[in-house]
Amino acid sequence: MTQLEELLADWIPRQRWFAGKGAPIETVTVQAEHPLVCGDPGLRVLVVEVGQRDSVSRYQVLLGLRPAGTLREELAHAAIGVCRLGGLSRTVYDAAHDPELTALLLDRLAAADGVEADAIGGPAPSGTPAPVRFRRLDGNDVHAGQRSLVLRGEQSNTSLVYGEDYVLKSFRRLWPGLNPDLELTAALAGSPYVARPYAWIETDVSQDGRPVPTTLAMLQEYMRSATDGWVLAATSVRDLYDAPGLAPADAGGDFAGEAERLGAATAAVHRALARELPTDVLSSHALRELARSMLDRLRQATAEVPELQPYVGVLRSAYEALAEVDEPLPIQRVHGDYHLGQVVRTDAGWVLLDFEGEPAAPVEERRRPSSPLRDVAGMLRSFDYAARYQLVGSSAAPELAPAARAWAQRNRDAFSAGYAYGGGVDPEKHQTVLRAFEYDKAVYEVLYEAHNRPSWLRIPLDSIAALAA
Ligand SMILES: Nc1ncnc2c1ncn2[C@@H]1O[C@H](COP(=O)(O)OP(=O)(O)O)[C@@H](O)[C@H]1O
Ligand SMILES: O=P(O)(O)O[C@H]1O[C@H](CO)[C@@H](O[C@H]2O[C@H](CO)[C@@H](O)[C@H](O)[C@H]2O)[C@H](O)[C@H]1O
Repeated sequence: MTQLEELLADWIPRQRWFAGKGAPIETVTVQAEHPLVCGDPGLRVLVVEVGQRDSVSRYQVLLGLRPAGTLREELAHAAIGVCRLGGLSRTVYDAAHDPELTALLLDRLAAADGVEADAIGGPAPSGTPAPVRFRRLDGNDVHAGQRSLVLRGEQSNTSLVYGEDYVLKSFRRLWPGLNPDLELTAALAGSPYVARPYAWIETDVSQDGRPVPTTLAMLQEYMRSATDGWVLAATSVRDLYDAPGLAPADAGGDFAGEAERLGAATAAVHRALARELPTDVLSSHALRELARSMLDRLRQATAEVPELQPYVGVLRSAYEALAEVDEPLPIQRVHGDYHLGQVVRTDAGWVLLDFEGEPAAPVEERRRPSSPLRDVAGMLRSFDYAARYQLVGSSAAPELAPAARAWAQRNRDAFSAGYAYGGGVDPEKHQTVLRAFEYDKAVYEVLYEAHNRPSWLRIPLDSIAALAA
């Protein structure tokens, strides 16, 4: 490994967005290095391959460079290290945190020629395509010259907010090809339930020796009046816990009205996705395959988290019941990783974000049509999370557990009612399918928490225990 690769091997596993936390890093290779600014400070886009056990994954790093020892104090937290590059000793750092450098990304997007939406996912422009291409959707002017701030919070990617207008979401884990977040956001452009897409950045990533145009980042409208759905739900739960003995409807801060509106917004987005993108019906063979993939996930999770063992029988029966469903199961493009942190409430209503699907799954899998009930199940799980997470490690957990259950039930019911009322299928009438998706999501969460937030592992484990009771 080069000196830079050694530094990256030490830095990458400490990043929130690193998806391979379950196993040590064995190799780090800079697969591509594209200079965007040559000078001081310098800016490069790196595509970095990380080898772990028998898997290799790719990540994007926006690398800032300054002469060694000149990194300003406020950027110290972004430092990756000091190494020799081009014969000079340089401090290299995560340029996402340096507004002097990130301003250039917005400027380049603003200056790009407008293209039609069908250029998204299409081949690179003819001629000699630039290694990093800045592309703007026609009719969407972008105002340059704004400084960015990194959005804080639990993120699988890194989002920069420019002024009060735009969010540039820089995808960290790269899968060759079109990122589903850009694809679906663009397909839904004009919907009141998504943030308007403006532009994107792409590069060619080599796959089997072929260059594949690959999304690096997406620029979309910043919903400035937005409050995160998770934060709103958590506040409602807190209000309930502060009002011992009261029912969720009477405690103040009741969330059920919002949950119902969220259900209706979700149904509207599903209907729009079904209009804009291909739909199908799952064959009985494909249904069995789906059940088998759930079982595979369960096996993997049980091997890593043996506490799942007592529930394997119940979970397996739910997947077997799914495999036996004998009614046609309509499928279409869906969100794929739907939860309260993926929706924001603006003064006009709910807006859905982050159509990337499960961050750790291969992109072909994430782009595959699925049942919209999968998203419904994801959000139902999220109500359970919101109700339970404040009890983790709390001595008041035993007294508050009934209130947690009541809050989750009330909001799950309201969401499902809103979903049916908003034109989606009635979740109540598809319990076998819904239950299998919900179990599968909970098993996914067991793995997710084991790798990312071990102190929250009890949340999905307790939910599985309750579901299986
Ligand atoms: N366009 C936007 N407007 C307002 N807030 C946003 C926007 N995009 C993202 N956010 C905020 O950032 C958080 C993380 O964004 P998300 O797209 O889900 O990133 P990730 O894929 O990294 O998890 C969201 O929960 C939301 O609070
Ligand atoms: O938002 P991401 O695309 O990064 O999704 C991943 O991280 C989520 C946590 O940030 C995780 O969601 C789980 O925790 C949420 C609370 O933090 C909860 O609302 C969700 O229901 C629960 O699944 C998500 O699963 C993961 O893919």
